[in-house]
Amino acid sequence: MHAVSLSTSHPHSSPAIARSNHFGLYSITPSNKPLNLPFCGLRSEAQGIFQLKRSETHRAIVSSRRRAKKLSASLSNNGSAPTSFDYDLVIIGAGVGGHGAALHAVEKGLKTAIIEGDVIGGTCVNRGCVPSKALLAVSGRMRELQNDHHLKALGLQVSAAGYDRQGVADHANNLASKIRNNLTNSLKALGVDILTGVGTILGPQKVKYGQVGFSDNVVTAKDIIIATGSVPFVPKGIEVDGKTVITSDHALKLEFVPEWIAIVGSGYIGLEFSDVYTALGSEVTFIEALDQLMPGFDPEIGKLAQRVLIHPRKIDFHTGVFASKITPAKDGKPVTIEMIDAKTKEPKDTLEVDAALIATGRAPFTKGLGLENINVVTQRGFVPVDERMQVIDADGKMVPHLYCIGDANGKMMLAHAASAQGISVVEQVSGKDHVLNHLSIPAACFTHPEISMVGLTEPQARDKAEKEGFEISIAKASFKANTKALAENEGEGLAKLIYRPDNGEILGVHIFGLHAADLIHEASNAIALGTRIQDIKFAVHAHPTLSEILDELFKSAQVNDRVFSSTNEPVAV
Ligand SMILES: Cc1cc2nc3c(=O)[nH]c(=O)nc-3n(C[C@H](O)[C@H](O)[C@H](O)COP(=O)(O)OP(=O)(O)OC[C@H]3O[C@@H](n4cnc5c(N)ncnc54)[C@H](O)[C@@H]3O)c2cc1C
Ligand SMILES: NC(=O)c1ccc[n+]([C@@H]2O[C@H](COP(=O)([O-])OP(=O)(O)OC[C@H]3O[C@@H](n4cnc5c(N)ncnc54)[C@H](O)[C@@H]3O)[C@@H](O)[C@H]2O)c1
Repeated sequence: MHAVSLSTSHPHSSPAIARSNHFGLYSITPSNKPLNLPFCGLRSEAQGIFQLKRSETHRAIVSSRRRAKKLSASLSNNGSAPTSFDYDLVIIGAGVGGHGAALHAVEKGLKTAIIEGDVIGGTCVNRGCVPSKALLAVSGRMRELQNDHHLKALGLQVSAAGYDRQGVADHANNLASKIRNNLTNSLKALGVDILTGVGTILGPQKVKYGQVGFSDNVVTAKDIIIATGSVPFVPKGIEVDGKTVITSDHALKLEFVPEWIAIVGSGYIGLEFSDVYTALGSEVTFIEALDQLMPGFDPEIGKLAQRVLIHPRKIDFHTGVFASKITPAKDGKPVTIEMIDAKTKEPKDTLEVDAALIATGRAPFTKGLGLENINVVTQRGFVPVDERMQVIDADGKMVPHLYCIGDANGKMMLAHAASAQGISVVEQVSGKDHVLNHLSIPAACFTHPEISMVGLTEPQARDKAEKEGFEISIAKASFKANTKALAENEGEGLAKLIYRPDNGEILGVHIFGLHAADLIHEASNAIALGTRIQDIKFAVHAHPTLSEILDELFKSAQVNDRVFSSTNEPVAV
């Protein structure tokens, strides 16, 4: 027997309900899976296609909403799981992770609500990817207009380039507003309920939301996704005043362009802001705890990037040191930075600068989520999850119907990773098992030129090869040999492929050069789909394009001359 469930307040809400048809009727098709919604008063056990007039549907909505209200109000025992639900899916946090999950949930016919305690779009849209890329778009153009050598080579003459700080800041702010509106409108248009306030888990499948200490509304959901993201991490001893000692949250507003700024941390944020500040005329000093700059990147690519992005610019650096104490500028005194040796903890230098940007990583935002109500203990603030993003409790057991995606689980702090994890969870709660291959998720640093990567770095690949007993090979292609790059007078760049010569598996690809962030997707898609070098090397690329760099890379790889089966395992002939 098939159960049919109905919830018509959301036209896309249940897999059992087809879209509203031309005749103003809702057609209801049987589902194999009972949905257990509280709106299921009209649940029918019969099989076949059902049709219901709109007036009847309206009555059903009103009475089911009343029932839902009663149900929520009557929830007193937080520890026990409810047996019927207000929603199929409730997502806590409307950043890019939550948004991506909500959109996919609607596509899958799930009745979905998203709880947001601040503004829609989260870090990426309001304080991250979006405004930072607007600033980087300006820095890229400034850099080009200031590069006489480059312009002369193209036969161009431009009089001195300048900028209006407020105009640049407005560009970043306006872009964030535009994208935030787009995101909000897309949720509304698809019928996702936006519930305003801080979400707290009360018990299994139960969440309260509202202004803390004021209104508490309770909703129940068959499945819950935590997508509460992260905030800047500020190490002990550093005093952030938001004016002269700042995090990326403040820097993105571009309230001033300091003459000399120290950037603590040379990861993604540090590098991207060094690109912005130096293009706008600042001098930059990096303070990096590890022994080299850009420690997270493939070392060879990092070295080349350093030669282009650091050495020729007004940037100096201190590596192997911690910024142990930073005091904001006050009473005419500059910002003071005390540094200690990262290993010995002995005092090193003291710097006096106009401003300091703290770019030392991000901390998960999981406080107040009520994880203690479901026996979950965070690890350094991160919510522990398995490979399917299912939350793991303090006893190492999976918490049923609870998932955590995005920065809050710490697996990969990238916008598209958060969204991909959300989509993966929705696939699972819709009945299809799905495990996201994180090694196929690309990353990019949007400096000029850009750095991009997917999969393993060379040291990681060598380590894996040694443990698992296989060989690795490296292939490289230079931007200097690419017609399009040379036409743009942008020959500085390298693409690097790390692969298994025995079976053609792609282990990692790293690119430094013009539009590297766009170029990486051929490699990341190949890894995601399991495409091997012996196949992708026959793919055809338009000429003259930068994509021919990857063509060159795959063609220059030497995969052992053996016959491969359809599963790409070598077969005897
Ligand atoms: C300066 C900067 C630049 C970046 N650039 C890039 C880039 O170019 N590319 C890239 O891929 N990544 C970039 N990132 C990283 C990217 O922004 C994050 O990985 C991404 O935003 C994580 O998404 P999320 O949905 O997990 O969390 P978030 O975007 O942080 O969203 C979480 C949301 O949850 C809400 N929330 C938290 N707790 C609660 C609660 N209890 N109840 C209700 N709501 C709650 C928050 O208000 C927030 O809106 C950048 C980050 C920064 C800081
Ligand atoms: N283009 C992008 O995709 C992009 C851009 C910006 C941010 N992000 C994401 O945001 C997250 C945060 O970025 P981030 O640059 O802050 O972190 P990060 O982890 O990339 O780099 C932090 C750096 O700070 C150093 N550090 C830490 N503590 C220090 C101390 N006390 N003194 C000196 N150095 C110290 C670390 O060694 C590291 O090199 C990243 O995980 C990244 O994924 C992505």
